[in-house]
Formats: sequence, structure tokens, C-alpha cells
Amino acid sequence: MSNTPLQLFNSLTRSIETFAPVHPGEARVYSCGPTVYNYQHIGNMRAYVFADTLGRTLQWKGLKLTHVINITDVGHLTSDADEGEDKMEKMAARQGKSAWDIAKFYQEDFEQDLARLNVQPKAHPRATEYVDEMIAWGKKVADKHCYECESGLYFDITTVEDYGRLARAVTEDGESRIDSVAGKRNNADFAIWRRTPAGETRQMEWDSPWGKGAPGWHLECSVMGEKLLGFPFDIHTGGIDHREIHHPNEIAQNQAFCGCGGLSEAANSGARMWMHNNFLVERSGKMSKSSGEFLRLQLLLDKGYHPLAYRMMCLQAHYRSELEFSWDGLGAALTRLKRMVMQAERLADAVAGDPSHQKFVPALEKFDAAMSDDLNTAIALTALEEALAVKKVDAGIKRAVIEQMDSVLGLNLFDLARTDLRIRPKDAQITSEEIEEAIARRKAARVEKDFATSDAIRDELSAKGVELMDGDPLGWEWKL
Ligand SMILES: Nc1ncnc2c1ncn2[C@@H]1O[C@H](COP(=O)(O)OP(=O)(O)OP(=O)(O)O)[C@@H](O)[C@H]1O
Ligand SMILES: [Zn+2]
Repeated sequence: MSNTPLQLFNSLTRSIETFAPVHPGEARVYSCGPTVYNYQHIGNMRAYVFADTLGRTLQWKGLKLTHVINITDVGHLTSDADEGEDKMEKMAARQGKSAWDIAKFYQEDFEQDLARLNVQPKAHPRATEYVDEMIAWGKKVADKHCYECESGLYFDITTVEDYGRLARAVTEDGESRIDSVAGKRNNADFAIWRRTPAGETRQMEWDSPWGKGAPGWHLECSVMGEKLLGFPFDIHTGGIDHREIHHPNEIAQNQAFCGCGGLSEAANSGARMWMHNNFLVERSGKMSKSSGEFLRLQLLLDKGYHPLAYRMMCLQAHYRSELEFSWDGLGAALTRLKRMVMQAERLADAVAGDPSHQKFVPALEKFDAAMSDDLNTAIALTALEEALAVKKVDAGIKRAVIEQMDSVLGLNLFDLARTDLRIRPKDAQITSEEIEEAIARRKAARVEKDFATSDAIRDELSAKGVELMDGDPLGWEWKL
């Protein structure tokens, strides 16, 4: 546990602030979750590695954490600015399945990816479970803040003070629009309720005072945040794209809901702090699902990379910096993780003791200072390596220090074995058992000083794409 004050960058004020819990001894965090109309790409997963590292840090500071990552299973249109088709219904039509089945399938896939990245269990409320509460919220704010037009109930952004303060850049026509909704008063007004067009039926629709239809995407997060965490809660997170439209709209709704209009009190915006992770990018630009082919965690596995190598890759960058994905970078992150796992393996039999020992003070202080400085995981990783390198100390003390650091970074160092990190690529022509069996035969031949057989086995493996790595300092033994 650490008592150093935690400094975090609050997007709302664009400055570093000291975290002070709303409820003493507790931290309540809401992270915008995925729209489950498709697989998540690894860029999306960067957002959850960041949110999880934040949650772990708050726990390490001694706070009882309540952390929500919602599931958007209705209401997110193909444009964040509330226009176009519902992403769920569009995919359902494309796959010839029900929107409910689509949501279930991709939610499960998402949760599997979270587990693979060692993201701690969180609450995952689904938007469709809160529709009554969304309607109640709409009723409460409708008179003062909304107007109806043909396509539904819209929020008039001029009815709250300082709309778009979070984005700092919202202008009347500053956002990309794909088509404009007839009857909207201001370009940036957004739907609270989307009425099903006359003569159509949606798979996901509910009765409301504004006709049959579905809730707006921004409303969902406001409602689930308020219901599950209460206003104000401590921290709201999301990817940096949400700073421009989704979160300013949530804040406007929250101001209306609190009946306090203004933004002078951080409380009025629903959360005290708003934090945003930067993008994972490819050379060609932001990784995105709309671009057709995209990188999934499963593809990394299929190519032989352990998912935690991707977590390592994320931690090597500051969450507010862009991170460019490359296979070489991922390979380097895997090697780094492997070195750490090997060092942790040496402590496997030790019972964790009291971490206070002179020799670990510099590394622990460095780690604490780095994490407390707006989650500087890149430096924290070097402190972890310094602690791992400390020699001639009691293994139990060392284990306790490493466990503490790993509880924050989530690399799972004590549960991973070296061999877990060597994943056979999906297209490999040979099974791991066959490789191990050939290696055992070769070892036996070498004991007999039968170098001809030993070389023959090496060639036989090489022909199948397996390179033996005699004397490899990482003990890798072979690679494909
Ligand atoms: N390339 C990226 N890097 C980091 N975070 C991202 C990236 N793309 C999206 N995110 C974040 O991932 C979370 C889930 O995003 P969401 O479900 O809205 O999908 P999306 O990837 O933005 O969809 P699409 O690519 O179809 O526009 C959000 O917090 C979003 O800000
Ligand atoms: Zn959201």
C-alpha cells in the first residue's frame, strides 16, 4: 500500500490534480465500455488496460474500488454525433442474426479478452437493462432541456452553461456530420430518445412518452453511472475520442439532471475527474473497426504472442501518449515480460514476507513516485526491473516487493510460467509435443555423444520451421 498522494490529469480542467475521494476510503470509477456489435480491436483494449491500471493503483492507495465498464448493446449509431444507423441493428442485419444474439456473442468475446489481459473483474451493466431508468431520466429533463422532432427527443445544448467545455473545441459545425437530422435546433444537439420511424420496427425498441424507440447512446452512460455509482462519483474514463462528443453530451445531461445548470462545481458534471487514454495507432492512422480489417487480441495469440505481452506494450507508453503498434514492438515487449517471469520463477517457492528492506527502498520509492505521477507506468516498469535485479536478499522479502508492484501493473508474474509465454502460432506445421519429443531424443543422443543423430534431429526440426536455440540466455530452447 502507498500513502503518497495520487496525482492525475483531469481532462475537465486540463491540469494535474491530487485525487481526493468523494467518499472517504472509496474510489468509484466508470469506464465507457464497448459497443458489442463486433469484436474489439486491440486499440479498444488499450482503453481497458489503462482503466484497469488506474483501478489497481487506486486499490494500492488503500481505497475500496467500485469499477463499472458498461456494455453498450443498443443505441450507438454509426456516427458518434448521433446520426446514421444503430451499430447493433446494422450488424444483426448483415449477419442474419438477432441484435440480442449479436450483443451476447460479442460481449462474451470482450469479456474473454479482458480476462486474457488480466483486467480485474468489474461490473458490466448492459444498457438494455436500464431502459426504464433512462426513460425516467428523460422525463425529468425533458421540459427544461429538450424538444421533440420527428426522429425523437433531442437535448438542446444551449440550455446548460458552458456546453462542450470538456472538448474545448465544439463549434456549431466543427464535427463531422454524415447527415443532418431534420428539425434540430443546434448542430450539436443530440438524441435522448430515438423514435422508431413510422412503418418500421426495430429489433430493440421500447414504449416511451416520446413514442416507440430506443435510448440515445450518451444517455445510457449518464444513467448507468448515476445508478451504479451515484453523483458525483470519482473518475470517468474513456478513449480520447470521447472527450469531443460523447462525454460533453454526458456532462450536459448530468448538469440538467442535477438541476444545477452550471459547471462551476465539478460535482455538476457527474464525475469529479474525467480521464482519457490516447489512441493505439498504426502507421496508417487510428486503429478502428470501421476500417474493415483490424487487429484483435486473438490474432496476436494466433501469431504466437501472449496477450500479456500486449499489456506490457501498453504499459511501456504513458496512457496520454499515442502508441504505435508494430510486431517488432510486441516481440520486444514479450521478451521483456519473459525476462521478468524468469526472475519471478526463482522466487516461486518463497513465502512472501515483509517488503521493508533497505535494499528495496530505492526501487519502491521510484515505483511509488512514478505511479503517483499520473500513472507513469513506463518508469514504474524500470523500478520493477530494478527490484527484480536486487541480489543477496531474502527471497520472501523480494517476493513481497515484486507482488506489490505486480498487483498494480497486472502482469501476473507469479502465475505465468516461461512455457506459457511460448505460444505455438496457429499455422505451425508441428505440435509443441512433437517438438518436445524431438528435443528429448536429441538430448539423449548428445548424452551418448552421438552428434550425427543430434544434428539430424536439428535438421529435421529446421525443415519444419523450428529453430533450436542452444544456450539461449532466456532459456527459450526453441522458436518457430
Ligand atoms: N485506437 C484506439 N486506441 C485506444 N482507444 C480506442 C481506440 N479506438 C477506440 N478506443 C476506445 O475504445 C473504447 C470502445 O470504443 P467503441 O466501442 O466506441 O468502438 P470504436 O473502436 O470507437 O468503434 P469504431 O472503430 O467502429 O469507430 C472507447 O473508450 C474508445 O474511446
Ligand atoms: Zn460512455
